[in-house]
Amino acid sequence: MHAHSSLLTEMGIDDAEIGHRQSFLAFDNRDADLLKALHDILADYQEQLTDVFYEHLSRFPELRPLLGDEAKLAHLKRAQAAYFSQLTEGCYDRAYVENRLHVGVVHQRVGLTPKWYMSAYCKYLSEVMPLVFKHYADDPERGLDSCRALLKVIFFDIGLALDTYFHAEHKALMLAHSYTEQIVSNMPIGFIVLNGHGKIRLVNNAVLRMFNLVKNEVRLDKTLGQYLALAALDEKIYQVLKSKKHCNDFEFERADGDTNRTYLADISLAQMAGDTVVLFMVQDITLRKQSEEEVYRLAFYDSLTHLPNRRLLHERLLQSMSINARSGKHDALMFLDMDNFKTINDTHGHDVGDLLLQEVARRLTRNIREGDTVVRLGGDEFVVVLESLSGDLHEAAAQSETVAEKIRAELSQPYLLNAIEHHSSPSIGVTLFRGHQNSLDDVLKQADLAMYQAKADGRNRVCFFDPAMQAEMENRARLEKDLRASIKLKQLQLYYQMQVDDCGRIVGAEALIRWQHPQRGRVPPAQFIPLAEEIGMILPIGEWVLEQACRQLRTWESDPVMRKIQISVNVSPRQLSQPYFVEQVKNIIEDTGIRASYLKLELTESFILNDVEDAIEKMQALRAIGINFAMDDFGIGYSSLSYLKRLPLEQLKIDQSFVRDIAHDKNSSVMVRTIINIAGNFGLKVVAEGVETDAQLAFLRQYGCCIFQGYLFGQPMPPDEFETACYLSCYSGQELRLSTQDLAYRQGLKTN
Ligand SMILES: Nc1nc2c(ncn2[C@@H]2O[C@H](COP(=O)(O)O[C@H]3[C@@H](O)[C@H](n4cnc5c(=O)[nH]c(N)nc54)O[C@@H]3COP(=O)(O)O)[C@@H](O)[C@H]2O)c(=O)[nH]1
Repeated sequence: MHAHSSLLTEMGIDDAEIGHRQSFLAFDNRDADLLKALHDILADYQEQLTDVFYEHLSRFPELRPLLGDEAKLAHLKRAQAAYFSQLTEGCYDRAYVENRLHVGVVHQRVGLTPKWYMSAYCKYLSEVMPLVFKHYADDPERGLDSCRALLKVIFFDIGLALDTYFHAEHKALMLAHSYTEQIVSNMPIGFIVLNGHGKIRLVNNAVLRMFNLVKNEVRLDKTLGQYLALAALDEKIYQVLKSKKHCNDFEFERADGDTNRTYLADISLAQMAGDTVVLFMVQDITLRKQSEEEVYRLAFYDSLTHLPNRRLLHERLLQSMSINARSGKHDALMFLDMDNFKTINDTHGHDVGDLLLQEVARRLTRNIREGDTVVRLGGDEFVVVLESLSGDLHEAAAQSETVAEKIRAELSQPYLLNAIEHHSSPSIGVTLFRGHQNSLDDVLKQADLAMYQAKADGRNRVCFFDPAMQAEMENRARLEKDLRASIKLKQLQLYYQMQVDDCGRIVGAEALIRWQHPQRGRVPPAQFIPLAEEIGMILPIGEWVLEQACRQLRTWESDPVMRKIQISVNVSPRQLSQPYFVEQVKNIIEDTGIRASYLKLELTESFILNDVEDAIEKMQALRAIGINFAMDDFGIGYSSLSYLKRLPLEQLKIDQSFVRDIAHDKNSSVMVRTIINIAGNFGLKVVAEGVETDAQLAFLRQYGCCIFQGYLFGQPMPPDEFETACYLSCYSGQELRLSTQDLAYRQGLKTN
């Protein structure tokens, strides 16, 4: 009941309104009395009336489902009989009205429409009226008045029923409206409705937030462009209105304080109450744009220098190749590498190295024209692409050389990095290209090759690509491939070059690698060892050499002559700088079971200088198990007496370049004498390598050198030949000058 009271309130029906309605119908107490009188008369017919009424309803197929099964029909009939009965109860107060409204609400809910109401009342009247007239046959006046009273109450009911329907419909509409309004106002996307002239009719909250507008200030007589001070918006809206074409990708920007924000709009047309309206939906895509830009930046730019990266270079090169294919002009690609960049990283740390790279990027960018491109490939490698040079090859070469020289000079100026003055320079390789004559990779490779040439020519220079250079690099690539396969294919051999003492006795041997290739023949170590160093192959090769030498020592251990021989093995700087080097050597010694004191490792000064402390630590660890060390090529590096004192060395090796010139170059002879003196002062043995003549030998002997290595005694030779030489030396007891006959003699000893 309470719900219907609130319905009464909602519909504005109070006692006064009930009174009004009844007085409009001229319904008075006499009518109520007449109806009361009818109530008794009709009481006997109620059941019959209800049956007739439902029989009538059941003829309409659309109503049949509402009548339900027998039980439901019986319930409906009882309710209907009560309803009809109330019509003539004579009390039409607030309770009556509430009851009618309740019936109306139920009917509206089950889907009974007002037309059904009309027919129901009509049926009722057409059944009741004859009964009334029949009853008042002798008082037709009273019969007519009774019918009038019945009509009045029925119209009163109809009015209430219709109002219930209207109210429910209105409420539903209002609900839908507020629902839509709430959705529109609160949707996260900006929604604007404009009329056919582009004037604002509605904006939602998202729009207000998006453009910092205040709701009251949005006047409906302006266009969106006027509001947002963006004429382009009105132009676009006008275009859509004119073309009637939906636009779903209109992007525009608007300043918001110091930042520019980006928006994406969807503009479409709709018809509303016969008018064309513009539906303008808009989103702030600034963050999306920023993340897209960030993704693009990460993908195409280098994070340290903010220069384009390799990927973007590829795109730009493809573009410029297409452009210069049409224009006939040349472009140049420069490949730059900072000389000795590793040194700055090693000496001052990576942070300072990074500062250098950033400064290089700045200097490069300063020195090119708009339209040219500077790229950081990675590490200390940069690329510069110069576009639209002359169509004439020579002129283009001259133009690019000028720029390259300018860049070289600029990058060679001192750098101030964290208050550290640093000097560096670039090596620059340049190649010219036009159209698609060469592939992109070729162009890059050519410039790279030219850059390597610039390095090989002494660094800090500009070098142009030359096809001969390419041939050389291709050879190198093939050599690299073959070298990588050499261990597996058992193409490497270890030769031994004797070291003899003052009395001509063989006291040791230097193990020297030989590469016998089926097609290339004997490849000299000077050709492949530097390559192996560069490509890291020196690590497996070095390990192989150590293993071979140790196995050889093990074999010789059981031979009374050979067991006295100490083997020197060259160890490359890269090998020694591996953290696992000590472990590796120890393992090999353990596996082969050799006497460690018969293994001597020859190191070069450059290795020691790389990291003196690390070198000392490793050498001491190996010295502790008996391994000896010799300093190779002594005198040609940065020989420093201070570290010489700290290294656990056994021997210094005088470089063959000094020995070679000993007899006729004063500096060399002074150098040799100095090294011998230093060795004496430090308690080190000294060996002279590259001894080829008696004069050299005599000189060395004169100044106190007592171990020699060189062709004068013997070339590097395979193990069996070396064994022969050792036997000869041992049995003849003579100074060694091995000849082919000597070797044949040894061979004879073996066969006899
Ligand atoms: N890391 C490794 N380096 C190695 C290994 N084997 C060799 N090498 C290095 O390769 C360079 C060239 O070596 P090679 O062609 O074997 O030359 C050596 C001798 O044959 C040569 N020599 C010796 N005596 C004379 C002579 O009287 N005259 C003359 N012209 N040359 C002579 O000197 C080279 C030995 O030099 P060094 O090692 O400095 O004692 C060379 O740098 C080798 O070191 C290896 O296994 N690992």
